[in-house]
Amino acid sequence: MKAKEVFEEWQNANNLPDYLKDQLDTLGKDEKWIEDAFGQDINFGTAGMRGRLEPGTNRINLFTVGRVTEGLARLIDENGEEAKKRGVAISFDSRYHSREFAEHAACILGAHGIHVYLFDDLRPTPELSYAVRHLHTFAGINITASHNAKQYNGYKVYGEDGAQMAPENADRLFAYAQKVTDIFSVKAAPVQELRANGTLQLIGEDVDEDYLNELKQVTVDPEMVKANADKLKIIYTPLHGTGKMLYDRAFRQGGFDNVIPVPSQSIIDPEFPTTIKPNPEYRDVFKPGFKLADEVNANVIIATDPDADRMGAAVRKSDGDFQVLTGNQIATLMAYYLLVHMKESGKLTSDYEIVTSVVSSALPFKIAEDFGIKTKHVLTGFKYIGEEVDRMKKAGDAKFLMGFEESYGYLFKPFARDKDAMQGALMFAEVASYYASKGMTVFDGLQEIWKKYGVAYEITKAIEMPGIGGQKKMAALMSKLRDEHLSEINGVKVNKIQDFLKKETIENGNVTPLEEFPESNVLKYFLDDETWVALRPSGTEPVIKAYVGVNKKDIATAEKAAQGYQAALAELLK
Ligand SMILES: O=P(O)(O)OC[C@H]1O[C@H](O)[C@H](O)[C@@H](O)[C@@H]1O
Repeated sequence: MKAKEVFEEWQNANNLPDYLKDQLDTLGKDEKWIEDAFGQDINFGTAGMRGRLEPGTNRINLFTVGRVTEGLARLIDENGEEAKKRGVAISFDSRYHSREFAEHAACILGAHGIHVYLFDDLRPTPELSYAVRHLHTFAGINITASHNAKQYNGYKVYGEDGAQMAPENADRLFAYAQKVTDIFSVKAAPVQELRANGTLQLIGEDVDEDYLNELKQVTVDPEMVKANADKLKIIYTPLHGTGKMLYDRAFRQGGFDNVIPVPSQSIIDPEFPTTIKPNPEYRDVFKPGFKLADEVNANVIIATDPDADRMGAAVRKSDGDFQVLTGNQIATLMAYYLLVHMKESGKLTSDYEIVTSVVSSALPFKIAEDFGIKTKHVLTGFKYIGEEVDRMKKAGDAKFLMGFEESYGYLFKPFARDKDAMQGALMFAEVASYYASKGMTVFDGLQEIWKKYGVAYEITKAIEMPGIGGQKKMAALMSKLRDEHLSEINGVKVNKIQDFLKKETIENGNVTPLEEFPESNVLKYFLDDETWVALRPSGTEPVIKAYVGVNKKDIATAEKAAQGYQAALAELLK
């Protein structure tokens, strides 16, 4: 069906809430918008589906949420009575319509007789992941658009292992969802009925307590933390979101007594009024934190995104200014600290393993190799890190030390199987304690690591290519680059190319299979000066991502080189 016809169907639908009708009237004046919002069904990407809160089949609204939930319900039906009894855990974040979508999803599942555990209020993504495992549910749903701007919302689906649903089941779910022909008549049971017959069960403090209890395992050297508690003052911001629900208890029980929240950003607010995007990658979100840190003389600022799966940090340098760290730098500091601590305390064995994505920093692996432990690369998407944890458990071939992604995601204890900003915050606070105990700043610590292992410096750039037109452009660019087999980038020789879509490695003109990864639209180049470069369309935003990682002797050279590569990539992606 053409976009215009689908649009007309929506105009004629009789159960559209007023706010959607109003948006349809205003936005529908623009033909291009109609093409984009109704020209296709919203897709399942790296982390489920995400889109603007607007009417349309290619948007996030009550009806696209309804359709996908119906897809999940049919997938569960197919798995029989036991799966229905185990049911689904549902949580939501602080965004517009999050609670409404969560309740709607609960009622659709309920109409199929599927048991639902619905959080009574907003909760972090990793707590949902934990709840799925803890309650042995068949699946989980989280209504969130993570760190996207306020105009967005989204839908993450979890499998029974607590990781975001693996492609095979996600594809089945999506296929079922697409079989829903009338998006306006997906059946939802009334809440009262589901409460009365016990199908819908509210959860909250009960799961909080258990999850908080698990968080206690994250701190590896509680004595050191305790001994240095008075040397450390931490500013914390939940960026108007779910971190607010648990941070206080999590830090306190971990022995971090001096944690001061940023008041303006501790207000749960879907407008995210103190930010443009509530993303701890951006310096901008730390501004209120910088001010407070100066007032109370604090050296570390920790930020979690609205669904508390990403964690970012800024640290004071010896000149008094704050440095906002990248996800790669944070992970490097954590990996180094963990390895030093475990070695010193005699707990380190060579079967420990660190897992990261192919577009993350190479430095933690260099450190891991120096300490004689194992490393493993996976594709972007924390679910792949979750799969490795399972592999280690089943095969018994390694012990999980940590998983991380450059996109500010970290996991240490796999009671959650998604990136966990609460775990990240606790580990980073411990790293800060460790350096405080040595009379150093965290930034001094990073310099020390660079001195020992060389400076790894990474820059990720996201180049916006919105709409269906943007998708086509990204596809064309990737396929052109794929065919071209670039022999140099920015004047430096390419030694090796990994093509994760064609699943091949190209080296000195020889093509060999690249088998250990699932198919994915990623190209990675290894250059003669130890630089790596990767390109991939994002699975969560309408952008193409260009990653550069250089290895140099000092930071000034590294920064300059990385900028040079990014400029060359910008040319290639024009
Ligand atoms: O690069 P993208 O496809 O946009 O994904 C960026 C990130 O998105 C989500 O947060 C996923 O959970 C992460 O695993 C992923 O790294």
